Amino acid sequence: MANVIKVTHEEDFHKVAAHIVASLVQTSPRAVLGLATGGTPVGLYRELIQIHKQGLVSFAKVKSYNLDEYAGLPTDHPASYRTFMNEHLFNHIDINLENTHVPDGQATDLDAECRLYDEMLSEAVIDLQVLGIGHNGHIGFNEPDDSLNPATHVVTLLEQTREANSRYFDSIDEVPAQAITMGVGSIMKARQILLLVRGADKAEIIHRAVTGPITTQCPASLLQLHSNVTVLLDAEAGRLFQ
Ligand SMILES: O=P(O)(O)OC[C@H]1O[C@](O)(CO)[C@@H](O)[C@@H]1O
Repeated sequence: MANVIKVTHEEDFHKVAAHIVASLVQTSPRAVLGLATGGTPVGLYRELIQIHKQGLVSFAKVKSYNLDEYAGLPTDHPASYRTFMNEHLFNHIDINLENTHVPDGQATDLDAECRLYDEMLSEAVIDLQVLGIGHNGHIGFNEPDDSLNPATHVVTLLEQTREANSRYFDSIDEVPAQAITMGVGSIMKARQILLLVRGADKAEIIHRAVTGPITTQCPASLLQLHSNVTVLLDAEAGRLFQ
C-alpha cells in the first residue's frame, strides 16, 4: 500500500516533494536519482534549485538517470528531455553533467542505445525514482498494453500521449512518433519511488492506479507491488481520496 500524501496548498506540493529529494541527498550525498520530465516536476526542480542556492544541499556527487527521451529529436531541440533537464535543473545546480544520463534519442541504432542504457542502470541502484503519471496511467513512456517490457525499450507513443505533449511543440505533427523509455522493471528496482500527481484531470487515473486492479492496462498500478512508494497529490488530483 502506497503512502499517500495530499497537500492543500499548491506551493506546499513542490516544497514537500523537494524536501523528500533534498533530505535524501543531504544524508546520502552520492545518491542516485531517477528523474522525470513533464509539467508536474517543474516546481520540484525549482524548489531544489532554491535549496541548493541557499547552500543547504550539494548535488556534486549525485548521479541521475532520466526515464525517457523522444526518438529522433536532436539533443539540443527545445522539446528534448535533455534540454528540459538542463534548463529546469542541471544548469542551476552543482551536478556534474557527466553524471547525468538521459537516453540518446538521436542514436542511429536505438535498440543498441536501449541496451547501453540498461547496462548503465544495472551498475547503479536508483535510490529515489521521481515519477509523474500520464492520463492513461503511463509511467515514463510505458504505455498501457497487454504486456509491458521490463527493460529499456523503444515505444510507439499513443496518439493521446502525443496530443498531451504537443504543448511543447509547434504542432502535434512535430511530436515524435517514438521514444526510448526505461522499462517498468528498472523503475520497480528503485529503492524508493516518489509519484507526483497534480490537477483534476489526473484524479481518476491516480485513484485507479492506487486502489484499482494491478494491470498492464494501467502501468502505474504496478507500483502497488513496490514496498516503498509515496504518492504526492495536490488537492485536485487527490479529490477521490478521503
Ligand atoms: O507531468 P505531465 O506533463 O502531466 O506528464 C506526465 C507524464 O508524461 C510524460 O511526460 C510522458 O508523456 C512523463 O514523463 C510524465 O511523467
